[in-house]
Amino acid sequence: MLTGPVAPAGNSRRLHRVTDSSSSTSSPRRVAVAGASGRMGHMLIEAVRAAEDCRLAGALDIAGSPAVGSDAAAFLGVNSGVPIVADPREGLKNAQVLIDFTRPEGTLAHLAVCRELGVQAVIGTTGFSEAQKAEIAAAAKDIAIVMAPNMSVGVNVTFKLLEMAAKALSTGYDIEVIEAHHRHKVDAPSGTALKMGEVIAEALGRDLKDCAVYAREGVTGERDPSTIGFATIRGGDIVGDHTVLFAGTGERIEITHKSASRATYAQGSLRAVRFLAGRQAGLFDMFDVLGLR
Ligand SMILES: NC(=O)C1=CN([C@@H]2O[C@H](COP(=O)(O)OP(=O)(O)OC[C@H]3O[C@@H](n4cnc5c(N)ncnc54)[C@H](OP(=O)(O)O)[C@@H]3O)[C@@H](O)[C@H]2O)C=CC1
Ligand SMILES: O=C(O)C1=N[C@H](C(=O)O)C[C@H](O)C1
Repeated sequence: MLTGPVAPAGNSRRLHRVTDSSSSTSSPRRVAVAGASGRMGHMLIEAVRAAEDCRLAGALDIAGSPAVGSDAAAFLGVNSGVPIVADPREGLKNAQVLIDFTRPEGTLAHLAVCRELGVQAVIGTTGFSEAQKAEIAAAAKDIAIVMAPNMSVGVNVTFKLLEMAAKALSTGYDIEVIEAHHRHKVDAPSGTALKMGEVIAEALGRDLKDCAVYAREGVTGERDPSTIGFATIRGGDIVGDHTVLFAGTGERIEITHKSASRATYAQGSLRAVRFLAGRQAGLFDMFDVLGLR
């Protein structure tokens, strides 16, 4: 949910003032990556290094991580000259924008320093509480932020398909969101599944908080037709699968997205980095970046 205090409606979200001449399109954007030794951190470092219009300018990892002190591109067998550091001020001092795929508490700690230093942020982390989302919205009063639970183009187009399907199937169809991820994922349901639920609930004029069912066990009684159910699967190396089932009488519609590689999230993050160039403040999401709003 990106509609916090700074994101009330329409164009008021889009604060386009250009204040940083170093963010012109001609010089590469200086990008720092948090969670540098994580699954997404590696993907992002590789993608930033491969992009002609970006330059790796910092790498962060949590204090105590064995990666701290090593070169950010060592996993590629390359010496990038960018060390992984634990101190956010050190890691962000040369950066114009931070890409953060870590954990909610890490992202918020990094964001406080971004705000202090005027560094923009692309946030892919999921699992934020409502209070934590409000903190991000507050930071967006001072810096420009793109935050999305899924940076892939396909998933964001899927959100649009779901909006249309939910409106067309608003009565007589039971709605269930089913997601599957790798065994290492720590939050459930996935941020993407929750966003799918929010998109559908909004299209139906409902509030997900009032109609979500996250677990069923024992004698549950019959299904309440106004609910949106969630089912979570965790196993192996599944990158990320999401299906929304609209189950009617005599037919079922399933809208599915499957990720086969994390590269799609990294490429989406770079699109967000480019989108942010020249923006002073505001909270944006991938609909803004991809022109899907
Ligand atoms: N928006 C999107 O498109 C996507 C979002 N995600 C989300 O990104 C996040 C990261 O996913 P993934 O890369 O698979 O996870 P990993 O666990 O592989 O990586 C997380 C990284 O963050 C570090 N970290 C953990 N806690 C903190 C902290 N408190 N402060 C700073 N750094 C910390 C980890 O260090 P250590 O290993 O030492 O703990 C690790 O380097 C998750 O929330 C996931 O849901 C993932 C893919 C796509
Ligand atoms: O943790 C992951 O891996 C993923 N997390 C995101 C989420 O929670 O939706 C996006 C993607 O599904 C992969």
